Amino acid sequence: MATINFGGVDETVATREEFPLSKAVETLKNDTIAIIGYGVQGPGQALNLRDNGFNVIVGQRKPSKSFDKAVADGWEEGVNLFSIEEALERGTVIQYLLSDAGQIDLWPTVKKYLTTGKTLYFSHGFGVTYHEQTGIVPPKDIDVVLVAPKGSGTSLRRMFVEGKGLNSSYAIYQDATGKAKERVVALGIGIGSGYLFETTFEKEVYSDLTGERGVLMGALAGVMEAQYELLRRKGHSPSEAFNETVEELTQSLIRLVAENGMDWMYANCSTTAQRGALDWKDKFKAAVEPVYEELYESVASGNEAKITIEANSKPDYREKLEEELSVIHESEMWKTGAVVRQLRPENQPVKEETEA
Ligand SMILES: NC(=O)c1ccc[n+]([C@@H]2O[C@H](COP(=O)([O-])OP(=O)(O)OC[C@H]3O[C@@H](n4cnc5c(N)ncnc54)[C@H](O)[C@@H]3O)[C@@H](O)[C@H]2O)c1
Ligand SMILES: CC(C)(O)[C@@H](O)C(=O)O
Ligand SMILES: [Mg+2]
Ligand SMILES: [Mg+2]
Repeated sequence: MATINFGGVDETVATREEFPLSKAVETLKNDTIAIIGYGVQGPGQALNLRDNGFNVIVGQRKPSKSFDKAVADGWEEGVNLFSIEEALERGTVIQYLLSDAGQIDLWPTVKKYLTTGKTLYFSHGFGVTYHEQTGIVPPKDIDVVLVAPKGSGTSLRRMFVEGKGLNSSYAIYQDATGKAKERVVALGIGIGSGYLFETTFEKEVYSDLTGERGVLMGALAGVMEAQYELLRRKGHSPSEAFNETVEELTQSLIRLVAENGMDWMYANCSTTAQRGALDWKDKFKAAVEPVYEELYESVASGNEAKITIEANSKPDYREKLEEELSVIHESEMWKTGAVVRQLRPENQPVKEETEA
């Protein structure tokens, strides 16, 4: 583990330098890692672990789209792709990667296979932290750990293939074997994480639910809609409103933030933009602070968990989510976005130049 100073605060983190992949593979050389669920995180983590040289099997119910995807990704039924029960039986590390609501349904089955010394692994603190609502209470004689990639499973895989790594947090809820720390870090390195920072199950779920409801997804979509609709009401064209709200952010400014921080992005804009953005930043911050307080309270009280579990346990939850996403997809703003993306030069068909 390395001690690194983050903006004045020392943190103990795991990096690939002091915990190389060879050490991770050695740590888990006698284990069979069973990936239960092949939705979004399942494929990313399973494929990265497999390509990194670990013994991996997948457990996925059949028939299902996820099962077909597993086959398409090269997993072979009866070789390294099994029913959930069989994968649970064979696995010594159980990576429980069903949807958070799905984990509640399947818990009575999973519990039967958690024999002494096995490792139960989550990618979210949800099930264990909100155990009063989920009923997920692991037996005492197993290790219970978490590695939560800070991004989509799709990005986890894409970045791995590109030779990059998405950062993850890790936590230990129970250390029955005395080896949980080494094992969880090995798993975190194995799935292709960049660096790993330490957390607890509760802190992970509180920050994760806040982040995705906040700036990463909910606030992002809300602020974009508000600005786009304002510009349209004031008579600006869809092209102008979309470019000024989304395209410029994703194609230019956020890339500069990713490269070298917020002040670097500011420094690469006009002094006019810098003056105005510095003034308005604090107004926006003040406007959303009470919303953030309300959000965190709703997370910490278990209210967000209750809403999520209720909604996602309904038999038609997928259809309902798809309906809500299609409202966004069909809105003028995002239909404009589709055309704008098509018009990016790299998406234009290459035309043969004809001689005059
Ligand atoms: N989606 C992400 O990129 C992401 C990022 C970080 C953490 N996580 C966490 O990782 C875990 C997995 O999330 P996900 O988004 O990959 O899940 P998901 O919603 O994609 O579902 C995963 C699988 O669960 C199966 N499933 C759902 N309900 C089931 C049931 N009742 N019985 C059997 N199988 C069932 C589905 O077939 C699917 O293959 C969750 O704890 C989530 O919070 C997800
Ligand atoms: C990818 C996210 C938003 O970070 C994850 O937390 C999720 O729930 O999908
Ligand atoms: Mg999340
Ligand atoms: Mg997250």
